[in-house]
Amino acid sequence: MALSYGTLDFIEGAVISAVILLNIVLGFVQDFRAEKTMKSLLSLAAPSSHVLRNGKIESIKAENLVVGDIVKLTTGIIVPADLRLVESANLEVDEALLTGESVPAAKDATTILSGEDIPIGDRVNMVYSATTVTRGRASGIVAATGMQTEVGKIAAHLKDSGDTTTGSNWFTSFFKKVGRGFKSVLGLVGTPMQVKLSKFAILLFGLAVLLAIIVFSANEWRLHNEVVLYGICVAVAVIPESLIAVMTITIAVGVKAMALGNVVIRRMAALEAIGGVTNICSDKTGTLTQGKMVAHKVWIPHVGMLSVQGATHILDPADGQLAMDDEPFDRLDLASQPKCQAFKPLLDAVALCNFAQVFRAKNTIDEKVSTPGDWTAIGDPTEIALQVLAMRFSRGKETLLNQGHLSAVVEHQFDSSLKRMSMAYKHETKGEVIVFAKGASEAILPILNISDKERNEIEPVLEKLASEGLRVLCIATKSVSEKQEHALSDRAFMESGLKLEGLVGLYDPPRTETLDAVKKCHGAGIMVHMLTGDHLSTATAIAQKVGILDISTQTSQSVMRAQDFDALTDEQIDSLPNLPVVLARCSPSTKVRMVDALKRRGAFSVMTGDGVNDAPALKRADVGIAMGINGTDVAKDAADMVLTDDNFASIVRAVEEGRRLFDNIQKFLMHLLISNISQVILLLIALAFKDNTGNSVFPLSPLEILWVNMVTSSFLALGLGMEEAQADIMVRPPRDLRVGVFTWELICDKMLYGTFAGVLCLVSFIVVVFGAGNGNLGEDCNEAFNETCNVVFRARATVFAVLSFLLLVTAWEVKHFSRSLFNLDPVRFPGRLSIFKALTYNRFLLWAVVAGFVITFPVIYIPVINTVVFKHQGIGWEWGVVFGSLVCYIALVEAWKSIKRRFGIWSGKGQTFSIDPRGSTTV
Ligand SMILES: Nc1ncnc2c1ncn2[C@@H]1O[C@H](COP(=O)(O)OP(=O)(O)OP(=O)(O)O)[C@@H](O)[C@H]1O
Ligand SMILES: [K+]
Repeated sequence: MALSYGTLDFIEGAVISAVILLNIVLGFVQDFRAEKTMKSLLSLAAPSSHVLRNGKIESIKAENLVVGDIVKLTTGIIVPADLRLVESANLEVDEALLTGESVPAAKDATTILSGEDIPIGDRVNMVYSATTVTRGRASGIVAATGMQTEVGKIAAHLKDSGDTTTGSNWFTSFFKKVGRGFKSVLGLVGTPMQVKLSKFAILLFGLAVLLAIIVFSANEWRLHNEVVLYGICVAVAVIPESLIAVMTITIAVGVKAMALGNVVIRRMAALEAIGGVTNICSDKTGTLTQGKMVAHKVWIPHVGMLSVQGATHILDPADGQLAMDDEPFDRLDLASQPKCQAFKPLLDAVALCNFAQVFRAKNTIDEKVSTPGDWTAIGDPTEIALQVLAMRFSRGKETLLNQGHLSAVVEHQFDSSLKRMSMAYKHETKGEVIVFAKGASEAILPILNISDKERNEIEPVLEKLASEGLRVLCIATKSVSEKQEHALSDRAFMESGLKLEGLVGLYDPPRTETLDAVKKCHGAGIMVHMLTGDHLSTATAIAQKVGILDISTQTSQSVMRAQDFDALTDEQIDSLPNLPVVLARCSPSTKVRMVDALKRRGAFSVMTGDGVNDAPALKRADVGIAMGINGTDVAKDAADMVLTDDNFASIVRAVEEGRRLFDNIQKFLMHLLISNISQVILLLIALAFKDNTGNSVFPLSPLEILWVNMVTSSFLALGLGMEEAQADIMVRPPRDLRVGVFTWELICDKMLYGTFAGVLCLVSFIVVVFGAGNGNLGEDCNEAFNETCNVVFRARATVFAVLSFLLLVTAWEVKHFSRSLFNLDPVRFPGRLSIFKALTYNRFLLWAVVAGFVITFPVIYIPVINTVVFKHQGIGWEWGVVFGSLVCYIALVEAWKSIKRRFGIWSGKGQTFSIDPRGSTTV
């Protein structure tokens, strides 16, 4: 500090510089570490690809691919490297990134290109890194990775041209860079809340300058060192030094906690939004349910109903008992029972029109001995269940294909808007081509070649199965002559004039956690909607099981078919009293309409998705969440968060974490602001205390101010950022995301508490100086100690202790904005001594408070340090004043909190918690 001179001033200057420097360095280090954690967490969400290595499919991150690897591609995947296709089926790739072509390009592995300068868009046997597969499947050999890929080359090119900008270009880019650097120093980049807080910090900076000017004016601009230093210290009191650092750290800790709870954040802004959502729109399969389907019922027209009971190992074809129309049934009998021959076409269809693989992995102990291991499966749960069904009768796909006379010729993939798929196989000896199709009833019934009478027979069976919560698939076949094979590439032709072979009812049990998670949402004022591709009755049955639908309050509009919803105009949707809770047979476009409808109602929504077509809805939603296991890369890329376990309960935990994070940001903000306001009040009013020479006598010395702001406060704020969730975090309505952190409650409380604290400090100063010390303000007591400064130095130590202690208890008081400090958390910590448990729970905060308390004594009592550096001295009876102020402060804060509770103001609403001896609480 250039302002300080002489030995004593040198010490003071050195200490001030050290404290400021330490704060800056700590802030930077923490900030840096937080950034690093965040980066490493983000990379968790990076896509991985399925690669064939050592005869096994392995999941490998794109950066670990090497030239020569064989990569499997399916719909929705972002191509991880440049690949030469070896095999493909109906492959279409969106190459807009490379070619600018907006229509997906068809690709084909079998095409051989000759010629050298073929443009990228025409290289149909290659796919390129970073493009997306919009349809079909394929596998390909890695031809180039990283910077060698076509996108890599473009990226390199862009980078080069960036460096070689010249002249005026260089000038503007320089300014842009400086501008960006400046913005990031000021914290004007980041999430909306970060930007808001940074702007707020800048505002306080302006205020600080203004206050410094006031201080100088009060001293009539006689600017000797001490006045300047005091001005600076008042400014330091106002500027929230630790705000940005604490904010970053708190967010990083939150992101980490969410990752542990299986939610990976991809866009930071979502972290703030998730805590305030009012509606969650969730997929059903795999999210609310386990996504582990079992074929429960099989119905064959004119034959009867086969049921599978008690299958616990759903992948094991030998598990469970079979019954035919309630008569036990032996699977081996299929061949011997003539009636059961009727099952064959259906079983063949489900086995062959299917991409799932169900197999028994080998446990290889050493190279010679291998024992059969656990059943495993790869593929879509629906298809896995169907494959297992066929395998129960030893008619799995592998077995059938190994017989040698069937070969796949045409396939039309499953499409979630069409809701059906079909595959054709050529029978080598019979010279015919058999078409197998399967899909939702609405998708198959219209393409069947049956009479109305037969249709009427099917309907009730369908309805019955669906109302049991089963997903019903219709299985149909037809055979055409070899001559017609080429015509099958026309999907409409292939999927027409089919014969119904039967219905299969698949059961997908709800996840055990779902019911509680849904209840929690309802308690927290969050509506849960189920948007499913399933049939209305299936969806309704499951929705009732998981508590999304309450039979007693259900209205005709709570359950809707997407078709009916889509038929409504926006105005009609807006005039519905409530949006539907269950949307059945939902297509991706319905999801978008739902998100928009919610937006128009002022709601903040979570939307989940997994498919390629879900991307628009995920982008539109306030928080788009993609499935980590079953989601496509495209969906993950569009999402704000990725669920690594696809579990609905994890979304609810993320909401809870989001709320906690927001609460904590409010808490440390509250603490910082209370500390600021109290100091401003104290320091400005105290300018009126003038000594004999007409100079203002400072109630706190510059170093005391720095100490309180940079040592005591910072750690408390950091501790508050790490607070545990409040007991009522999920029993109160969502906060309004439009308001943000600066709620009226926060503004009002900080004003009030800040005033209490400031006035109590002032009163303590007055009591010591004018009560006991006869108003003796001495001479030159701002500069250094002399005999006349006895009273002032004692008063300063008193004010210092009062301010420190008040800030320490404030840290505990703001643990909850309306609950009493003495009854913070009766749910987690019941009983009389609950306060101790509640206060020791957050270890960091506890130690911050204890350390803040203990360190006050050496600061006041260590000789030389106290008089020379801090400009105060040891006190005695004044401790009574300190204690009195503390009691007064707690009483005032508690009184205001109890007013909030009594009159239900802000967070006080519904806070008539009382401790119940049985441990339960009324909220
Ligand atoms: N592999 C498949 N082959 C044929 N039809 C299928 C297949 N998978 C699903 N279906 C049918 O399409 C309907 C919708 O499936 P879709 O995949 O769109 O829903 P989902 O995403 O699995 O379910 P949710 O939306 O509840 O998560 C299913 O109810 C089923 O009748
Ligand atoms: K401050």
